Amino acid sequence: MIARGQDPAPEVPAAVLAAVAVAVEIDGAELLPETSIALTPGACVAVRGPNGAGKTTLLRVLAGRLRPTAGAATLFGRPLDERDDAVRRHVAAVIEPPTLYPDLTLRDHETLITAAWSGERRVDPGGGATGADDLPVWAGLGDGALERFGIAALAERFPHELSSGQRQLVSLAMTLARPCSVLLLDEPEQRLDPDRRGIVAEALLAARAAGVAVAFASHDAALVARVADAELVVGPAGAA
Ligand SMILES: Nc1ncnc2c1ncn2[C@@H]1O[C@H](COP(=O)(O)OP(=O)(O)OP(=O)(O)O)[C@@H](O)[C@H]1O
Repeated sequence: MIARGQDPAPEVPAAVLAAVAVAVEIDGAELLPETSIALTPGACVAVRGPNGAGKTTLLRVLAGRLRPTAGAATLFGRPLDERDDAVRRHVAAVIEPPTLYPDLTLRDHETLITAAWSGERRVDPGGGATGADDLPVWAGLGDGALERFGIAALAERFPHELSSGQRQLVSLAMTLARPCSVLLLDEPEQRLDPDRRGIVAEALLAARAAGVAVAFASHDAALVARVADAELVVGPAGAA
């Protein structure tokens, strides 16, 4: 029988990065209860949950930095492994405390990042699916990163000459300076005032608009409402 008048099923974009029933347990302690997540191009998932729920642990699994003790994570359909060049090229993350070079100014940091990734930069940033062997979907902010994060006036300073909030802005700016297809951030709002949180929101929306799949853990409901289009609550059943 031929169905009449039916619209074709909407096309569901393939996940760039996915984790199915991942869980992490160390020496009998549960760091992450069973959790599943799929990140698609241009979408943004906010990872929510109380302190200690497992948000950072999930992001570490998604970045390939921590092997789950159950379940599996994949990047472009292949098992996620930090040693895989596709992870290095496509996944940008700020999860651990930022590592900045003590003897380099902020401008030096920006120059270094831009030079390191110049071979990966697309001429036509944005849009479209990619595969593990393709260039990242987004060129990143490049040498406009300091400006975009409102810290160009600090360009000649060294990391020890910054406040903790300014250091947070630098680490976010440097991560968004590089090309990527996936962006993973752990509480990007940390130590930032409301205006600076707005700058972060704009930068994440720009990445999304270019086709980057974004996931970030956050305790900031306003940031989540502005940037994310889905929420994933991690933690024991019933925690929120
Ligand atoms: N190395 C470790 N060994 C044992 N337990 C750990 C270890 N690291 C973290 N944990 C525990 O794992 C759980 C999840 O930690 P995680 O940092 O992922 O939580 P979170 O949701 O990011 O918390 P927060 O909102 O406070 O940042 C916590 O209960 C924590 O105490």
